[in-house]
Order: sequence, then C-alpha cells, then structure tokens
Amino acid sequence: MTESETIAYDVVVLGAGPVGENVADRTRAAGLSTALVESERVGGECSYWACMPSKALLRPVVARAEARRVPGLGQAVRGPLDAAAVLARRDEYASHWHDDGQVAWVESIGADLYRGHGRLAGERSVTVTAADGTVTTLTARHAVAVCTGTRARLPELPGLDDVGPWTSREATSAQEVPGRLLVVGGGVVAAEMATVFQALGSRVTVLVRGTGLLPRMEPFAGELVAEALTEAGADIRTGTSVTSVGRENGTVVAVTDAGDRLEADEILFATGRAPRTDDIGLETVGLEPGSWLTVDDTLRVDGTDWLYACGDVNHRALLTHQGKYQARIAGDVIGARAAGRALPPSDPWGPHTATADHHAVPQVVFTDPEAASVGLSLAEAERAGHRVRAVDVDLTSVAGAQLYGDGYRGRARMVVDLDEGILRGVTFVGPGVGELLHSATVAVAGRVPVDRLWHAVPSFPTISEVWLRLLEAYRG
Ligand SMILES: Cc1cc2nc3c(=O)[nH]c(=O)nc-3n(C[C@H](O)[C@H](O)[C@H](O)COP(=O)(O)OP(=O)(O)OC[C@H]3O[C@@H](n4cnc5c(N)ncnc54)[C@H](O)[C@@H]3O)c2cc1C
Ligand SMILES: NC(=O)c1ccc[n+]([C@@H]2O[C@H](COP(=O)([O-])OP(=O)(O)OC[C@H]3O[C@@H](n4cnc5c(N)ncnc54)[C@H](O)[C@@H]3O)[C@@H](O)[C@H]2O)c1
Repeated sequence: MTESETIAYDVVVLGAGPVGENVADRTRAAGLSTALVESERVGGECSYWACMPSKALLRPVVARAEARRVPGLGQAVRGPLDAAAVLARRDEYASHWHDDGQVAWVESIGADLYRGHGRLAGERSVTVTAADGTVTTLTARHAVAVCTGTRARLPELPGLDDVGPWTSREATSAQEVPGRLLVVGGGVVAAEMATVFQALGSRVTVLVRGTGLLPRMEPFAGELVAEALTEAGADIRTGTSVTSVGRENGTVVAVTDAGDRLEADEILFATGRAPRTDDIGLETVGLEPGSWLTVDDTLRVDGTDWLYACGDVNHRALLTHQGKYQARIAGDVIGARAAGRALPPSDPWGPHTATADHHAVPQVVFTDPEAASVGLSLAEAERAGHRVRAVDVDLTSVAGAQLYGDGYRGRARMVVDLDEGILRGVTFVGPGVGELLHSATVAVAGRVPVDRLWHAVPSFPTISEVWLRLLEAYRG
C-alpha cells in the first residue's frame, strides 16, 4: 500500500453507476466541488450488465414477435433470429464494455473521477485504493453519498462453486447462445433472460420456487408472461427448488427437491440482489457491513447528518429511473443544506423529498407480452390498509390493441382508493403497453381524481383507449 495525499471536496460520491453520476450532476449544478469514485466502469451495472444490454437483447425478440402477429408482414419474419447480429448489436449498446463516453461526461460536468476501490474511513472521509495500490484520501466538507449498487445474490447450494453459474452479468454479456439453459428464479431477470435465450435458440427451463413468475406484480402479469413463454417452447416449473448442482463432463446437472435431474449447458441464477456494502468501511461509521442502507426521504442515512445513500444500495426500489430520481433529490438536498437553506419541515411533494418511492414506482418488464405497473397492486393496497376496488379490463376489447396485432392478448387493472377517489396502482400487460405506463404514473403520482380522468380522452384507435374501458367499468 502506497500512501499519498489527502484532497478535500465539498462532496464525495462512492460509486459511479447511473445513480452516482446523477448525484454528482446535481451537486455540481449546486456549485459544489465533487469527487466521483469508481472501482469498475463509469456507468455501473445498468450500462454494461443490466438495463442496456438486456434491453438490446430483448428488442429484436419482441419486434419479431409483434411483426409475426401482423398478417402481410408475419410471413416475412418466420425465420430464426440472427443470433450473431443480435449479440453484436447488444455489444454496441454495452459500448463494448468501455466507459470512455461516460468518463468524458464526468469531465464535462466538472467532477473529478477517482478510479479504485472506495471505503469510508470514519466521518466525512473516503480512501480510494487504486489498482497499483496507491491510496488517496478524500475528505468531504458537506456530504458523502454511497451509490455502490448491488451484485447478484447466489443461494448457498452444494456444488455451486464448481458449476461456474451464470448471473445476470454472464447472461447479459454472453458471446454464445447455450443449447440448453436452466434459469433459477421467477423475478424480472429470470423472465427477461428466459425470453431472450428461448428466442435465440436455447431450450430454456425455468425453475420457480414460488407459484409463478413476477411475484411482485398483479398475478395476471406473471400468468400471461408464463403462458407466452410456454407457447414459445420454454418449460416453466413452479413450486420447484434446486437442491444441488454440479458439472459432469461439461454438462450442468441440477437436482430439484422433487428428485428430478435436469441437464443443461449453462445455469443462470436470477435469485435477487445483495448490496455492495460488505467492503466499504461501514464499520468505521458505526454501521453494519453488508447491510442495506436505510435512509429518510431526503436520502440521508438514519442517524447521520453527512452520509447519504441512493439507488439500489438503499433497497427502496431497485430500478435505474427510481435511483436517478433519488439522486436528483439527494443532490439538491445536499446543495440546499450546504448553502445553509433550511428544508421545509414537511413538503411531501416538494423538490427535496423522495415521496414517489412510497407511492408511485413504475416498472416495465420488457418481455412478450410486456408487463408494466405503477404504484400498489391490489394485494399491496389492501395490506397497506386502503379501502380499494380493483377494476379489470381485457385489452382485447380495445380497437387499438386489435389493430396492433392479430390475436392480441392483454389485461389491465386499476386499483381505486374508494375513500380518496384516486388511483393507488395501475397494471397493464400486453404487447406495446410499456409506452402507456407513464400516463398511469402521472395519474398515480399526481393523485388525479378518478372523476377528472373521465375528461382525459384517449385517442382512437390507440391502446390507450384501455383507460376509457377501465373508467367505464368503474362507473358500471
Ligand atoms: C439484468 C438486469 C436488468 C435490469 N434492467 C433494468 C431496466 O430495464 N430498467 C431499470 O430501471 N432497472 C433495471 N435493472 C436494475 C438496474 O440495473 C439498477 O437499479 C441500477 O443499475 C442501479 O444503479 P446504481 O447506480 O444504484 O447501482 P449500479 O448500477 O450497480 O452502480 C454502482 C457502481 O458503484 C461501483 N462501486 C461499488 N462499490 C464500489 C466501491 N467500493 N468503490 C468504488 N466503486 C464502487 C460499481 O462498480 C458500480 O459501477 C436491471 C438489473 C439487472 C440485474
Ligand atoms: N425491466 C426492469 O425493470 C428490470 C429488469 C431486470 C431487473 N430489474 C431489477 O433488478 C432487480 C433484480 O432482479 P431479480 O430478478 O434478480 O430479483 P427479484 O427479486 O425480482 O427476483 C428474484 C426471484 O428469485 C427467487 N429466489 C430467491 N432465492 C431463490 C433461491 N434460492 N432459489 C430459487 N429462487 C429464489 C425469488 O423468489 C424471486 O422470485 C429487481 O429488483 C428488478 O426490479 C428490473
């Protein structure tokens, strides 16, 4: 270890994923000197092993499926996908795993980038250990923001170390399509990656511990996605746990709790995320290494007046857009506090409060069909004690959906708060619904009265007419 200098900044941001970048952007906009510390690539998981490469892989899969449902066009796209071309386009969208473009952006906002592993070293202090062992100490006059994200969480399973399992990183950066792929898990990564590899030619088996896919959404979302995946040829087994794994002559062998022995070329564990806080010096500030960082609505870590945590690492909503929302708020809060401006004591929808994290988190799952939701599901709303009514509509009743593709299948639900006359949550499932979601997000975050929505007239013939069907069904 080579000791070097100590450099003082107004703000030090630990982790330059999408969230850390946005904190730095806002603190620079507030006129604060800002250091950004990154141990891997500027742009984080999202740019290289998550959102961008996964969506680049999914786009041709979904485009082909949609084209096949349009007579006159469908015949032209009967053939298989060109896997090499799909992977090559994915490489472009992952910037070939180089971060030069994002480094240039960091320079453009006037933040200083430090490459190396960052650790807290007591209050307002961060050490950065570079690849050559040089240690730089950064001190923060106003704030340190931890934005170190998550890594894939693997279960403890006999044989796992020897099998060379795929996580989301290997799946999103794969350079070859395995002949047979086992997917363990039933969440978003499992659903999206099963969709990709089934369409690229793998024989996919999905082992779901629970009762269905996408358990955080309304039940019909997972049901419709599973139905489509099954029709595409995937084998989805619910209520199934893996009890051991191994490799025999290069072949993955997984044994299930039912005693089944499944063989594959690769096995992907899409079993959730763990916070990257095990080696960031949390113990030096009285916090538990490896824990999620609990924050208040200004994104400040409980019990401190200088430490902030934004994005995946605070476990509020593991989504890029929501982490960036938190980053904008945290950056503005740090700027206001540094300038000595008091924040209004209680302004839930003001610029310094991450209220949407509790009420209006949107998410699109880019499968075929897409599943898109915002706010609370019916079960979540009931658990939260709201008096609600769910209104369901079959999307096939909408002319715009019929025109979108023959045999269109989809469903929508809005969860109405009967006491307040507003929407607690909305879910759409069907081809092309991802782009509809923001209308629902505006309605939920804006607490738009259901009666006023009656005057928001959707254009004919768009899929958005589902709003009219939902409101008609609600009025009865
Ligand atoms: C396969 C997959 C697909 C996804 N698709 C979507 C999607 O379509 N839409 C969506 O909204 N979300 C998606 N997500 C979730 C999204 O990737 C995360 O919510 C997002 O990346 C979180 O951003 P972050 O900046 O908090 O963390 P990260 O992106 O994980 O960035 C954290 C950064 O901190 C760095 N770091 C960590 N520890 C240290 C340290 N000690 N010192 C220095 N640097 C450190 C890391 O190297 C990394 O660059 C997906 C996730 C996965 C796994
Ligand atoms: N399009 C998007 O917005 C998008 C895409 C991918 C990921 N993400 C985000 O990334 C995060 C991570 O996604 P994910 O799918 O890894 O996590 P997840 O938490 O959504 O799903 C993990 C699944 O694995 C199961 N599981 C956990 N341990 C298991 C075990 N030992 N054996 C079998 N099953 C087990 C869980 O029951 C759960 O269904 C999510 O929060 C998600 O929102 C978002």
